[in-house]
Amino acid sequence: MRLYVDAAARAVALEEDVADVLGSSYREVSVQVPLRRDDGSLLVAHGYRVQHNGARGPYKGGLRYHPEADLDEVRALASLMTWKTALLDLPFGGAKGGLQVDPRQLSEGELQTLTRKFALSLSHVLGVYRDIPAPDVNTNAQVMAWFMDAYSGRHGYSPAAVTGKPVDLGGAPGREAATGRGLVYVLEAAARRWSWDLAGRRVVIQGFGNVGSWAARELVTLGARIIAVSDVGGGIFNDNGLDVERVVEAVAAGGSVADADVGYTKVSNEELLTLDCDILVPAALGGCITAGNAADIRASVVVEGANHPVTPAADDVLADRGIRVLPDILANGGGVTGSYFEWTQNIQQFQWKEDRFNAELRDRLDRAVNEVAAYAEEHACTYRLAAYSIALERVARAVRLRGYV
Ligand SMILES: NC(=O)C1=CN([C@@H]2O[C@H](COP(=O)(O)OP(=O)(O)OC[C@H]3O[C@@H](n4cnc5c(N)ncnc54)[C@H](O)[C@@H]3O)[C@@H](O)[C@H]2O)C=CC1
Ligand SMILES: O=C(O)CCC(=O)C(=O)O
Repeated sequence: MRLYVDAAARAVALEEDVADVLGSSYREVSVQVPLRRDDGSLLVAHGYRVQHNGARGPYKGGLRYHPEADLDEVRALASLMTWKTALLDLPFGGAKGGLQVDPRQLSEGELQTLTRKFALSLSHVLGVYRDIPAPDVNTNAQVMAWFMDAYSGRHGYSPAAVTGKPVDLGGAPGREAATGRGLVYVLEAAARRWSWDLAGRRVVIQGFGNVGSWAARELVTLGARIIAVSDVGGGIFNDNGLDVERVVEAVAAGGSVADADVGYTKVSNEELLTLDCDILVPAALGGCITAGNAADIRASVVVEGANHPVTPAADDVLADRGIRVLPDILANGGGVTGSYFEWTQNIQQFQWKEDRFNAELRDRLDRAVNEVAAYAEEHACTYRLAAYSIALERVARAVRLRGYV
């Protein structure tokens, strides 16, 4: 994804010395996390925390548990967080963590032990004003609670050291839904600028975890029709619209969306991406829209719930075809914005009610959309180039002011 940054660096005429600093990570930590499994066997998981740039504030970014979470992926995602926090004008830098494991193969006890060991192996580079993890793929509020508890055992009670926690432990009411709900706030703000009505729009969502499921629920409230969703187990399609709450229930019961057996047509993840629809929301993993399938995408708007779902080659194809893309650093920025609210409230030991949280979230995301849209109009460029350019200029200013170069 370096290509997106390079294009923005050219667009804003980024000075070479700053580009040199931003072209690599500040710190990359690689740890070994051995786990004695319930059956007596030994699992040796490898974990990473990459801190890309902290010029604008403490490092911030999620923790992903996935068998393919390697250093290259975590490094790219850490840099994405630097641009995302800058675009949203949050006082954070960018980081990401990954643990190379499939949590679905672990018992709850194993998951807790592994999480605690991972937290302790990274704790020397983390902290309320140093680096604050949050949930990402295959991690959730419970994992954050164990992580925070392990960290606190070593450093003293530190709820602000981790965000996305359960509400009972200082989590912000609204944070769990914030990425998916925020994605819809971003879409609404963009749609207003395009004089585009969302009611009745046909929506396809890949990934029905935290981001995809909350985006679906929020879109339904606007009168949009969710015609297909998928997860790692496959997808379901119904042109008249899915009953989203039923799908949510099927998944909450431990199944796949493909198990929501109410007469819907089964579709593969590949087929799902090219279904005829108005809005496509990739909300699973990166790299699903490539040069190989971009010409077949039939949506008129792609909203990037996932990080890096569209490869640069595919992005060019979508732009040439006039398909609008709301880029990840804008579209899924509701999550880290919600984390910012949680962090500030933990530091001050108070809590907003969820309606206040949502109103502030909408306000910040509206502002970011309007900045990106205005920049794109002024420079006749894509929203992605506009978003990266704004972010890059902000980070570059901070790098100079901090005296990094
Ligand atoms: N959770 C958050 O606050 C944020 C998440 N994101 C990004 O959103 C995306 C989704 O994250 P979450 O919803 O948190 O994760 P999650 O773990 O809650 O859900 C992931 C979903 O994707 C599905 N999935 C996994 N592999 C798949 C595949 N190969 N094909 C189709 N579906 C697949 C899973 O079955 C699940 O439904 C990721 O790219 C993540 O980095 C971005 C910003 C914040
Ligand atoms: O909430 C956060 O701090 C980070 C969320 C995240 O990892 C992301 O936006 O990709």
